[in-house]
Amino acid sequence: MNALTQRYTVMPGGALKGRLRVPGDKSISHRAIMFGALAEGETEVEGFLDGADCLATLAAFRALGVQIETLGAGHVRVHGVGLHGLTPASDPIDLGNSGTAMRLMAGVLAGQAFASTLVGDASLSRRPMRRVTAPLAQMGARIDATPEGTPPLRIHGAETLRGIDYAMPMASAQVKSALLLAGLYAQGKTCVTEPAPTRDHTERMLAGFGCRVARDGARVCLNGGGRLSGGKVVVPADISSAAFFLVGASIAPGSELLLEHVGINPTRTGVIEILRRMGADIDVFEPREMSGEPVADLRVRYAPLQGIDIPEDLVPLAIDEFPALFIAAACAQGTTRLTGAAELRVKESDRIQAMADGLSAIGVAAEVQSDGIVIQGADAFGGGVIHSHGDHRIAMAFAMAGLRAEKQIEIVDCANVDTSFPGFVDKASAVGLGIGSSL
Ligand SMILES: O=C(O)C1=C[C@@H](OP(=O)(O)O)[C@@H](O)[C@H](O)C1
Ligand SMILES: C=C(OP(=O)(O)O)C(=O)O
Repeated sequence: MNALTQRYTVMPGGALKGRLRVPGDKSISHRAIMFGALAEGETEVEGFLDGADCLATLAAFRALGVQIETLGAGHVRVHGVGLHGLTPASDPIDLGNSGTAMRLMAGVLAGQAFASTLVGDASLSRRPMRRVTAPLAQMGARIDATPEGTPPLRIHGAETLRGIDYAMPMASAQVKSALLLAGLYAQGKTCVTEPAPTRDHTERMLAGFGCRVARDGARVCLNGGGRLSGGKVVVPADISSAAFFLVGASIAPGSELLLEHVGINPTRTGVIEILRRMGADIDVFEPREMSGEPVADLRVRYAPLQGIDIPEDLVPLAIDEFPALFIAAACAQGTTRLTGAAELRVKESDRIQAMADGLSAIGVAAEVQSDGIVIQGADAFGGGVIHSHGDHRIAMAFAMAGLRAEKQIEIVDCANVDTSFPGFVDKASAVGLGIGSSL
């Protein structure tokens, strides 16, 4: 399939109704493969995200000598090789579009006795890697990148790593996780302090695999030289994928949707908090815990939204949900202001610019700022052609805008939706979105 030509056509209007289980959490699925591979014994993963990003991680570990069986949709069994059982890959490891895969694997591979090369697609090849290579170098790793600090990464391996006590300059779960993974191979203690809370799936899953991770406020530490033991991981539905439907149902009059089995880890629920502050009607039912992660069913009904100033402390807790939230802001009464979100500029696309361009294309006023955006809610807006810049979340966000548009919205360059949400068009159509895809 030609990635650039896959396009969505979204009919104006409609409402979202019924119930829906979105695919498995992408962050947790990556980690289940990685930790399962590095553990002793078998790890069975249910609810695994069969999307391109996590399949790249799965293929990477196969290339590193790990046997991974695919047992059915969302169901894999990883035969762990232990922390020291990986073998060199014969070719460069291609991590496709996935920042998480590249940054976490850099941490794992820095601790190996052999060299590895990590490559990615055009988008990943533009993303900053110094945020992991610099602290890994402080631990003793040798990693080469381009002069701009972007992939490919050549990880020399065969170094003795030592634990460091690192204060992260940005709130990044990927950096924290890369350093903790390298810390498993380091002499002594590795500690990471985060400037604001970020998703803690690594800490939770390491604990589930028997590795003691100590948290003291914003600082999380582990000791090198331990071992991981495999087990079962049940992956919840991804709140970042559910977010499109939380927004879609909130903006489309007549909507009522039940989103099943969604991960509601408090380091991920910023989207619910922000939407509720805007006036959204979201209820959380049957909270429960699965594999160390909180899970619940979410019911969302249409409600008129108001623009707000988004509190900066909620930014890392909703970092991937801003494309969807900007569509909510476009449909809200009044102005929504986001600040403290410069990280959005270094995702799969520059999400501030890409969203502002798309919003202006459909007639919504958006003012770009260095670390955020100001969006004027519109009573009505038209349709138009949107460029997703190959960014899955931009594509899905504008698909939801169709629910309130007065004309058809065309979105080009949508193939990467498959990185996080395979089956998006079918699932969205089944609950009432007038969406079709073509090449
Ligand atoms: O650790 C993770 O699984 C992720 C962390 C976040 O990235 P940063 O660490 O760059 O904020 C997020 O945007 C990404 O989608 C997944
Ligand atoms: C930023 C994202 O992913 P990654 O960094 O893994 O490419 C995302 O899925 O929104």
